[in-house]
Order: sequence, then C-alpha cells, then structure tokens
Amino acid sequence: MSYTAEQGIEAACIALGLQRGRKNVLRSVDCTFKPYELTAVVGPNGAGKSSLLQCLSGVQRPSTGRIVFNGEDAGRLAASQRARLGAFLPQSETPAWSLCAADMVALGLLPWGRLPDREQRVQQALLLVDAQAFAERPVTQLSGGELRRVQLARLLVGRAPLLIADEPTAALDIRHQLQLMQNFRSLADSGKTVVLALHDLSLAARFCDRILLMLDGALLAQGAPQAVLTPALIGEAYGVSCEFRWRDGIADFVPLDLLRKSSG
Ligand SMILES: Nc1ncnc2c1ncn2[C@@H]1O[C@H](COP(=O)(O)OP(=O)(O)OP(=O)(O)O)[C@@H](O)[C@H]1O
Repeated sequence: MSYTAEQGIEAACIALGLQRGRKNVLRSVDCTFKPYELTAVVGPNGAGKSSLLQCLSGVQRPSTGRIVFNGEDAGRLAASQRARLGAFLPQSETPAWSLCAADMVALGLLPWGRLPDREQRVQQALLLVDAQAFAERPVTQLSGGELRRVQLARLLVGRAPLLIADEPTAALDIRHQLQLMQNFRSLADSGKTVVLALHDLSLAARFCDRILLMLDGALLAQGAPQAVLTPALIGEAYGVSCEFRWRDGIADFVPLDLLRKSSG
C-alpha cells in the first residue's frame, strides 16, 4: 500500500455480510468512514454494531462483501499491516495477566516495533485518559473504569489513521466520558478516521459528524445527527418514544416511553 500510516484512510464496507451460527448478523451493509470524520454506530442490543466494528478491524472475516481501505481490499493485507492502519478497542476484555498499566498501553505500539519515543507516547496516552496516577499499578488491581481508561490509552498510543472503539464510554464516569469524547473529536479534527459504537445518543449527537443507525444487522439510516436521531427513526429502531432537545449544539436525548413490546 503506497501511503504512510500518518496519512488519512478512507474505509469502506461494501455489501458486508456476516453469518454467525445460523443468523445473518450483518446484512449487506454499505458505509464509508472518512478522514476528519467521527462516526457513531448506534442501535439496540444485538443490532450488529460490534459485528460491524469487528469486521472493520479485521477481527472477523466477513462472510460476504468487502472492506476497502483507500480503494484496496483490506482482506488482502498482512495482519501486521492492517494493525498499523487500524487500531481496535473491543467491547470488553479481561486482562490475562497482571502487567502494569504503562506496559499494557505500550502493547498498542507493537505494530510499529520499538519506536524511539515509546516512553513519551505511553505517557502522553496515559495523560489523555487521566491515567498517569496508576501507570505502575497492575491492571488486575484497577477498577472497571480505570482499566477501561488504560485500554483506551492503548488504543490512542499508536499511529494508526483509523481508530475503532466499541462502547468506549461504557464504565467511564461523566468527566472521563466527556474528556474521551473531546479527545476523539480532536483526533478526528486532526485527520484520523474515528468509528465508535455508542449507546449514549446525547454524546453521539453532540460530538459526532455522522451517525449510523443499525437494526437487525442492517443500516436503518445514516447521516448527520439531526437527520438520523429523529423520534421516528429512534422509535422504529428502539421501540421508544423520545425527545431531542438541541441547545447551542448540545443534544439532550430524553427517552419518554415504550412504544411496543421488545423483540430482543
Ligand atoms: N459468537 C457469536 N455466535 C453467534 N451469534 C453471535 C455471536 N456474537 C454475537 N452474535 C449475535 O450477533 C448479533 C449481533 O451481535 P453484536 O454483538 O454485533 O450486537 P451489538 O449491536 O453490538 O449489541 P450490544 O449493544 O448488545 O453490544 C446478535 O444477535 C448476537 O446474538
């Protein structure tokens, strides 16, 4: 591939399908993620958000369709090259051994070998998520939110132009949710392509350029927050009535009532 890791990457999913067991959990998904864009993938439990992010990151091989990075088939890339292009934070992960937080963050630099500024990068990443205070603590002794922040630092420490995070704000307190979303916003503004699965629709509306709304393995809608996060589409996807109150660019999502019996 002819571009460097610091250049932007446009990642496209083309007619993406994924079968798990007997179920088609992704059904012909077409979408494109661009440099300078922060995209939220939203939708009810089981809609296929994690499956889409796993395909995009290369953790899952799609059953049908393709992922294309800057026009080239990502499925043909060596795993090491793909890791340098796209960094991924899975929805959940339990540490297998008790390495210290700084060493866990440094794992995010593995795709680039031993960089001369390794220590600096690790310290900067820890600072981004406010985790310097527990840099030397074993990750097995951190609280859920502290561990998540260390895992987020591991995502942010590298040089990949594509950042993919599955429910990055879950487990974080409101201060750290806000700080993290501001960081993702700045990273997108600097040219990164950022894709997040989110359940918090207020955060998605406030910080993201685009929203992909998924339902039952397919895209129900995609576009700007004000176009996608409408009471009609939210009602169809989640089965709840809701209100969005927009004030100075800040969206406040208020779920009001159940519209129908849940299917999931
Ligand atoms: N390993 C698996 N084997 C079989 N089915 C699976 C597997 N993992 C997920 N699924 C199914 O795939 C569908 C999509 O799951 P996915 O995790 O992508 O949803 P999601 O939108 O991320 O949900 P959530 O909001 O609950 O995290 C669900 O119906 C789920 O039951």
